[in-house]
Amino acid sequence: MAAEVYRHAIGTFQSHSYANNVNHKQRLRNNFVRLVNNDSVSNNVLSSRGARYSSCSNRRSVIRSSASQTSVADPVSLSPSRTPTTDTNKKSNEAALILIRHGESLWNEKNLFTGCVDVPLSKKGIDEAIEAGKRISSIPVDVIFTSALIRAQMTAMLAMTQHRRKKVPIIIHNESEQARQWSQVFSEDTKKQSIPVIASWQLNERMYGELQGLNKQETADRYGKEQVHEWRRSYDTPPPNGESLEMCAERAVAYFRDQIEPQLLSGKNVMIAAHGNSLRSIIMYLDKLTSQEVISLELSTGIPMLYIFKEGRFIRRGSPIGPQEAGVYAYTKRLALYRQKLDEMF
Ligand SMILES: O=C(O)[C@@H](CO)OP(=O)(O)O
Repeated sequence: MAAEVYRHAIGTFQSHSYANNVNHKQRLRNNFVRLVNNDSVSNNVLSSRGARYSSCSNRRSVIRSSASQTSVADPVSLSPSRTPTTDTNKKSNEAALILIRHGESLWNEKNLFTGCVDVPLSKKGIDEAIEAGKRISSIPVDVIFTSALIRAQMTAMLAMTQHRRKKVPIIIHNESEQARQWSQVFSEDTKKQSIPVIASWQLNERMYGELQGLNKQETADRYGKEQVHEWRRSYDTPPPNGESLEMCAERAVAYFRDQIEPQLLSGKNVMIAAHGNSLRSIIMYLDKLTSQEVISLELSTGIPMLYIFKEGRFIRRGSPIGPQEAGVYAYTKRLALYRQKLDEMF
C-alpha cells in the first residue's frame, strides 16, 4: 500500500518540473518514508535548504509583526485574531495551505499569452477544477484567497462544490462601504456554514505587457525561441512593457506575507487559487528557491498542492492523489482527525 501511494505521489509530480530534479525526487522519497513511518510533520523538508536564507525564527518575527497589521475584513467569519475556526483543533498550532493554479482557460486552449486579461475557463478547465476539488475534498478550508481574475475564482468555486464539508464559499465585497453593508450576513449559523473568499489583484497573473493576446508559437517564430523563453521564464527580464517574475513576486509575496500568513498563524486552513506565475513567486518564497531554481518550476493547470504550516515553517506535502487515498490524510494527525470527523458526519 505504502509503495502504491508513493508511486502515485511521484506520478502526480511528473507534470511538475520538480520531478525532473533528482534531488527533489530524493527529498520526496525521504519525505514519504518519514510520512509512512511517522505521522508527524516535525521533520521539515525545508530545513536542508534553510542555511541559505533567513532563519525560521527571524521569519516568524517578521510574520508576527505583519499579523498585527492584517486588514482582511471579513464579514462572514471575523478576523483571525478574534475568532477561532470551528472545524479543527487550534491547539495543534498547524494549518493546511492548498495552492491551486486555475484550470485551463479559453486562452490557454488557444495558446495565447494571457497575463492580466480576464478570460474564463474552458470546458477542460472546468473539469480540471472539479477534479481538483475531489482531490482536496477532505482537507479543511477556512478561508480562500483568489486573484481578481475570473479563471482563478471559477476554479476555487468549482473545486469547493466537491468539498465534503459542504460549506458555501462567499466572495467578500469590501470595495466600498456600500458593498460591504449590502453583502452582510445576519445569521451566525449561516456564517458558520460559509467560507470567506477574498479576491485581490496582487495574486493576479504576471502582467504580460505587449505579449498579451499574442499566440505563443507565432511569437516564438517571430522573435526566436530563446528570446520568448527568456520573457516567459527568466526571473528578472520583463516582456516588453510587462512584469518580470521578480516584479510579480514583489506584490504577490508581499500580499502573501501581510494577508495570508497571519491567517495560517492563527490556525486557519487556507486555499489560494491563482496563476502560473503568481504561484511560482509564492512557491519560490515557501520553498526558498533561488532565482535559478524557479526558472525550471512549471505548474500544471488545476493540480492542487498541499503545504502544512507549522511553527513558522512551510512543509511541502505534494499534491493530494485522490479523495479516497489514505496517503493524503496521513500527513498530520490533525488532518487525519479532520477526515475522521468528516467520515462520521457524512
Ligand atoms: O499566458 C500567460 O499568462 C501565462 C500562463 O498561461 O503564460 P506562461 O506559460 O508564459 O507563463
